[in-house]
Amino acid sequence: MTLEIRKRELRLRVLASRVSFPLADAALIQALRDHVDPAPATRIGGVWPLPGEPDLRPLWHELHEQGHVILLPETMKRGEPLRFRPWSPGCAMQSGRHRTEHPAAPPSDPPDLVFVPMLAFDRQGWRLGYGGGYYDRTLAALPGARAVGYALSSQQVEAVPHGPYDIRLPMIVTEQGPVRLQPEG
Ligand SMILES: Nc1nc2c(c(=O)[nH]1)N(C=O)[C@@H](CNc1ccc(C(=O)N[C@@H](CCC(=O)O)C(=O)O)cc1)CN2
Ligand SMILES: Nc1ncnc2c1ncn2[C@@H]1O[C@H](COP(=O)(O)OP(=O)(O)OP(=O)(O)O)[C@@H](O)[C@H]1O
Repeated sequence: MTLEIRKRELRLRVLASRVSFPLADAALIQALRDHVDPAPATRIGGVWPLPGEPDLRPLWHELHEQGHVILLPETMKRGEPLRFRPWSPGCAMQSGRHRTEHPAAPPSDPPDLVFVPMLAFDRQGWRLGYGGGYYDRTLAALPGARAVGYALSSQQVEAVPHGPYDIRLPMIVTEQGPVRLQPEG
């Protein structure tokens, strides 16, 4: 099977079994508060939740209140990295590609800390997303940025198929805390 087909199969499997519930989101936010020190980042890349994803919006409010600049991605054409736009509580949002939403404010400088949504992840830090390759391209273009993947622990799988463009996440946090990532064996 080709890599793309293996990824597609895993994507369908995890989407079919995905569960979301607010208590788990609250625990995930608490784990991120406890284990991710935003300093010295000033510009933080968040994400506006898609249906079924953990909703971290309370965290964006909190970090904004603490004085960080919160940026949310605009989903560009396939093949292009994400472009980040500044968000503030209550700001106007626009509908974008694939049911995503982004702030109406013009694009600005990129983030130095990026929270990365995931459909599935494994113990080695490999991540599966919706299949646009957006975060791989975005992180490749921001080599100095810190990336933190987040998901519920139920989204962990034995092994995420990966190829030359996939970027391993150096840190993954679930509602159970930071995942102890193992070096690739
Ligand atoms: N909340 C959120 N925003 C995000 C992402 C994400 O994973 N979560 N992305 C992470 O990269 C980017 C958007 N990436 C996407 C890439 C492809 C599709 C896509 O093909 N969607 C299918 C339906 C998939 C389904 O729900 O079954 C479609 O529109 O037909 C969606 C999002 C940027 N913004
Ligand atoms: N830096 C890159 N340069 C060229 N192609 C890339 C790059 N990153 C990813 N791709 C390609 O984009 C396609 C989609 O990638 P992949 O299936 O890994 O997406 P994903 O990580 O699940 O999605 P997303 O990040 O949007 O949530 C693949 O064909 C992959 O090879």
